[in-house]
Amino acid sequence: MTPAPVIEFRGVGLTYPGPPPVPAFLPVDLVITGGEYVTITGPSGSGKSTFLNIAGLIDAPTEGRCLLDGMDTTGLPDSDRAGLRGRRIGFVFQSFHLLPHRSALDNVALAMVYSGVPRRERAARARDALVRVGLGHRVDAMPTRLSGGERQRVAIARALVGRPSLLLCDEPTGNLDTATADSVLALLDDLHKDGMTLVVITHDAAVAARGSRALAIRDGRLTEPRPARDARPAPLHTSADHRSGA
Ligand SMILES: Nc1ncnc2c1ncn2[C@@H]1O[C@H](COP(=O)(O)OP(=O)(O)OP(=O)(O)O)[C@@H](O)[C@H]1O
Repeated sequence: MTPAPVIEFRGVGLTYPGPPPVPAFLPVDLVITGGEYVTITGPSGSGKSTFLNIAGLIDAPTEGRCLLDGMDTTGLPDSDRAGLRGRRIGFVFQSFHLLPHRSALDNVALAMVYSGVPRRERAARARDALVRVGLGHRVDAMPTRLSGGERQRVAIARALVGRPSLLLCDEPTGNLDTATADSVLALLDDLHKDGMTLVVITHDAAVAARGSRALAIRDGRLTEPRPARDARPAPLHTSADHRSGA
């Protein structure tokens, strides 16, 4: 059975209103199917965060339609978008964003407060998620007593505990030394092998090389470089292309 699309952009673009207006993400068609491990690279200011905010249902695009798990999110009220985001998308950030005075277990369990998981199940699920990321022995540790790599693992456990269909990672190894970064990337590899859909934003070519599909973004234009023999970036179909019949 062909995996179903998790993210589907149909002519999705975003222009910040300004003034002056900033066309931060140019209209594009894109399908990311279940189980893909997509990396996105691009220089500062190229539109990576804008992409992440659209895909993560944080910002609504100013044009096009954005589907998550086949559901059209266009025009949904903010509360519905937040609900979908909470249930279906896990986020991992460069700077971990853990609560410093709560244990690893609490940090993960608190992610379920608004997701409808009964209170009595939260601790067990948080523990399972921490075991999954190799931190079963550190569940009671405070983030200040954890290494950078361990903190990022807690953050990944927190992102996974709601059983999302998509993990969106923004520079997940940006604050880690090379050896620690490698162990976090190995964890992402494992999640990919288990079937998780991953989108990883990075400026690091070595990180980008880990994915199964590499996209690039420059000046708001998302492209999919061709396989090695022809390194020229190929544009993804944009709604403008459709309009011109290209
Ligand atoms: N709220 C906003 N209003 C207007 N312009 C914005 C806004 N947010 C971002 N931009 C502009 O949109 C463009 C894309 O920004 P974005 O933050 O997506 O880039 P990025 O690739 O994530 O950059 P970095 O790697 O530095 O975080 C940039 O030109 C930026 O200045």
